[in-house]
Amino acid sequence: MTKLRIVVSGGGTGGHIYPAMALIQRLKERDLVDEVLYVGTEKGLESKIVNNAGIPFKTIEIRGFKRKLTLENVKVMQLFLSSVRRSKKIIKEFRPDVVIGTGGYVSSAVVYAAHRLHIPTVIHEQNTIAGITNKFLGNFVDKIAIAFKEAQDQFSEKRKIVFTGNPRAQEVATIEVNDRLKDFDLQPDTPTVMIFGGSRGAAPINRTTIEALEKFSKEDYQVLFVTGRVHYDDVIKKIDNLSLNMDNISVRPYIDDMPEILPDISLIVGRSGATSIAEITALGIPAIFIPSPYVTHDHQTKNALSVAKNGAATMIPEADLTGDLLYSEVNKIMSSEEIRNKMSVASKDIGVPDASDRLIKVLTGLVK
Ligand SMILES: CC(=O)N[C@H]1[C@@H](OP(=O)(O)OP(=O)(O)OC[C@H]2O[C@@H](n3ccc(=O)[nH]c3=O)[C@H](O)[C@@H]2O)O[C@H](CO)[C@@H](O)[C@@H]1O
Repeated sequence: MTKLRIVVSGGGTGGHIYPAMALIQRLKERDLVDEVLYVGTEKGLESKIVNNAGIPFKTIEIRGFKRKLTLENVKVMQLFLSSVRRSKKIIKEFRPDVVIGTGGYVSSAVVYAAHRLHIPTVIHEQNTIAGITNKFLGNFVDKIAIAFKEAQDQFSEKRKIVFTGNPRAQEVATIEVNDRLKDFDLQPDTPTVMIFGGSRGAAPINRTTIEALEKFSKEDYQVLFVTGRVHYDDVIKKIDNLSLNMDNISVRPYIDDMPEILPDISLIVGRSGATSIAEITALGIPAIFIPSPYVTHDHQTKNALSVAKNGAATMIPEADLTGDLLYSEVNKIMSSEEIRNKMSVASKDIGVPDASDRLIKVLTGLVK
């Protein structure tokens, strides 16, 4: 197979960036890359993640449109047009065989510019409900890769759609279990619940977890509580005031190497971001989802329902969330290995552990 020159763009939150990184990693593992260039924004999370991984990174300046009609959108439109010009320049210099966007507004300019330059283009939509960027780009690109069957309804040109799953699924599925719990001051062989609110943390999940901590501290399972970087100091202060025995509880701001710790986790409690779901189902980890009500078209509820409908997860609407409910839902699953096993089988059933290879097939299929 010929080696690809590929431009990748996706940004804003981990949910758009990690799938792009997983795809790049798999292309490299299979020796299918001639050269790769990631285009993102300086301010987005991607600038840290991509630079840390040592992948060539170029930036454009762009902002998201406001949903309401405001004057600010005029400025956003100007920035979009100038970032399309800058993207065209970057693309002409790099001469990619194919360009892929994984969502977030930065990818709108990059993928649109590639389309205008007649370079094959692909978007990857992680969610059940497409983001505004991918809805726009769906009209121009050659292929639309989706990770939930439900996303088909979101695009008018059905012939472009290919179900691939989310590359992050393949990344996590290939990691061996390797006793990472010790690094979090937890016992390696004790069942462990991980609680986290997506890549940026979620204040309502943190608040109710703190409320439930006293009860968790008396259980024979462990809790790994990941707060999100911006919430960490505040959470630690509140927990210190409780003076609990924290032997079976570990609190961290963020996990940098999530794929390595996931195989050691018996239950996940968290948001139903699409990339988390791909990881969880690739490994068959039982989950309790608390969808974020603050996202476009309530897409996290739809994501969660898609997993919950076959018994792989349960769901707590954020409006119902209390410390007591959180504790009792976790306890129900953690006190029964049988329930966990059933959920695990149902979860694996919908996982797509070869998602990167499926997406690579789409990319290589477009290159002459
Ligand atoms: C608030 C918001 O707009 N959320 C959206 C965002 O989610 P967001 O980026 O929060 O969520 P996802 O669940 O999709 O992905 C989170 C990613 O961050 C990783 N992670 C998380 C915490 C941590 O400590 N360490 C770590 O590495 C997870 O393993 C996962 O790879 O993009 C997703 C698209 O994919 C959407 O479905 C979400 O609705």
